[in-house]
Amino acid sequence: MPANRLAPDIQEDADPGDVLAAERQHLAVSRAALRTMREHARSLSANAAGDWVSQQILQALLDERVEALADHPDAPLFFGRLDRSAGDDLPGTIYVGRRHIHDDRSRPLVIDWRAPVSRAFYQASPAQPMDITRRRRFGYHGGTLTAFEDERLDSADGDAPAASRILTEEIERPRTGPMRDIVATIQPDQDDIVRADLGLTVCVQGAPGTGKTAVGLHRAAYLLFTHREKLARSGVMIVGPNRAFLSYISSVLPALGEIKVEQTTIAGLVGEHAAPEDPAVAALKGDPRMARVLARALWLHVTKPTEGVLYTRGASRFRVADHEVREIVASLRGTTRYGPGRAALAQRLAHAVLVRMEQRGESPDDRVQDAVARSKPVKQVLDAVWPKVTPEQVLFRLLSDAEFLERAAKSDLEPAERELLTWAKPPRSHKSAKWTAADAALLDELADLIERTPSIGHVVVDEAQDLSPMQLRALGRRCRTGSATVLGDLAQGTTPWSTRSWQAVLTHLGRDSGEVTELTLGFRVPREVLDFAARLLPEVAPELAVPRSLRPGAGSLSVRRAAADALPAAVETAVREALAREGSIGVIVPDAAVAALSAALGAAGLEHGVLGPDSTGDHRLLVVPATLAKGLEYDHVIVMEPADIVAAEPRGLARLYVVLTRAVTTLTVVHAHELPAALADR
Ligand SMILES: Nc1ncnc2c1ncn2[C@@H]1O[C@H](COP(=O)(O)OP(=O)(O)OP(=O)(O)O)[C@@H](O)[C@H]1O
Repeated sequence: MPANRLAPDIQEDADPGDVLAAERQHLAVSRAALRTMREHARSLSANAAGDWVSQQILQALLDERVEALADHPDAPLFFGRLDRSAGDDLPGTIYVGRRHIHDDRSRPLVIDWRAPVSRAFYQASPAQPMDITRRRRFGYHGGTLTAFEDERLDSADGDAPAASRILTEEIERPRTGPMRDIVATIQPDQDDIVRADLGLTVCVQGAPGTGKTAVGLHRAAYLLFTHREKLARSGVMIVGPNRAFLSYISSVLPALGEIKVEQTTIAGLVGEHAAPEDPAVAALKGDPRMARVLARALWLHVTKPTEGVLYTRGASRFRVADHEVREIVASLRGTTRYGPGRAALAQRLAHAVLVRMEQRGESPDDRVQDAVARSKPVKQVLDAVWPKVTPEQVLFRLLSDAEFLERAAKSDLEPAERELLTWAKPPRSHKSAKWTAADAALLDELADLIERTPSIGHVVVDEAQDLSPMQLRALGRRCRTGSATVLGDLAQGTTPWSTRSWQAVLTHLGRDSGEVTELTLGFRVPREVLDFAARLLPEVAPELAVPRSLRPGAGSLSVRRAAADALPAAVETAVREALAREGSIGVIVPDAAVAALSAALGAAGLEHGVLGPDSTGDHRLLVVPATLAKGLEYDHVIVMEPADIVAAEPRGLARLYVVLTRAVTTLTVVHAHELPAALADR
């Protein structure tokens, strides 16, 4: 094989069977090379590192490398091939795959999909061939290469870009188990988002199933590849709506060779507090005005000094007058965070004492200054003027002391709002307080006002429309550099504080200049089902365009009415029909009906799991509470009693829109009560 041609020699006019055989051979060679790379990584010893700690670190890195080089039997090593005419020093033919694979002379057999040269696989078109003469896509069954499909881009013989069968089949492949990667079929507009610059805040509005989550995960993988060193230090984090969702997406990044990405929820980030709360109070606590109220509440703890410092050493007494202490405090107030401000005050008071010592001819050094800063007289002034406080103490005082709240709120909150915020029955102390999810964001804000929150290299936020301004601020301070990917759908907002505008989201994140991109083509939901669900849009998000689906899916929708007492039986029938077909089944029901329906299915001998906030949901048949369905998908979705789903919460129609858009192949709606008006007139 010549050096610039690391591909099998295939004649232009070869028989397709021979081409397939040659490509399979290249796959076998690549597999063997990957095994060798892995064995090599395994043979490396951490002993070369000098000390024990470095050895442990090196060993962990080597283990990671070995793990990243694992060959997943079901994931093809390459899915595309490009024949290039670029005339650069890269090979004329490249194979695009999940990771880089080289032979024993370091020549590339497969090139990582994230490498710049691979971009043409996703973006080249007859109009813009990007120096590609031919793009080949490969079809797989498990790990076996079964088909290929060529597209000429030099277009001498005028190939029209026909719909790719391999692409269609990949999109139509039934879903089982957790989400899988889409590297083989990323679309050009998705690829633009995946490869956007690290420094940008990219915000994506997308209808259900347009691939927002998939794009966010692939973007994380792309950034880690492209800015490996920088992000290895500063980290990448994915923030999703709940643990069930995280478990659903958990295998995508490892399949792409990225095993070091933290995946968490907003609660995982700001604190897992979850005491129940009136939605109106929660919404008010999520309001951005709370940021000003909290800042004032914290700084109200700094009071005007009434006494100076009297420091005694042996027979000598050194006095710093109260007016001087006042000047020092005034000069520090508002110029630093609260915690460093307190530390600085101690040092400045100590310095003032040292100046007195010098005036008396002494020459104290830094150690003396530190000792004075820690001394009792300085600490007494410190505790009186700039006391040490925790976020919990401040919030406790704010929510339990109406007079303090009034001082902190000034004109930011109306009297009625202050009343709403104040605890009717305050707990005895901050230690016994039962904090809510909304409180968690307030505590996080206070913690940052006290000590700076460390920032992360890149943050991907999914279902961002559901976050309150205060939660968005919590995220914004974790990506101060502005490197973030913000994903969501305004129509799927179900929290009391769900946003109506991406501009507002960006502002709360602290980014006024982020880009908002829209994904409009649905890959999940069949057209018939999406059109049905979209009838709710004029009510839930009239400003949004009606989503389009790539998938026709004729016969995918069935709406069935049953008598109230026959409802479980009707669900059972739908379940049995779905079980006769291929793929996963989600029975999405009002939260209050989960236990009863699960019991009914059990009594009917239908083995199933029940999705919980922390469960992995690895049964083929799952009962899913409506409030946990967000972000998930099932081949066959059975929705029970939409009217009850709508009635269960203030933004119930948006919840129903989420629920109706989870289906990949079929949606069966089973109801006894009237359907919401928009769905009823068919
Ligand atoms: N380019 C693609 N090729 C193949 N499948 C794709 C592509 N883009 C998205 N998909 C698939 O479409 C489905 C929906 O994707 P995803 O969950 O990322 O959408 P979403 O926009 O986050 O949806 P939702 O808003 O409903 O949560 C997934 O199964 C995903 O793998």
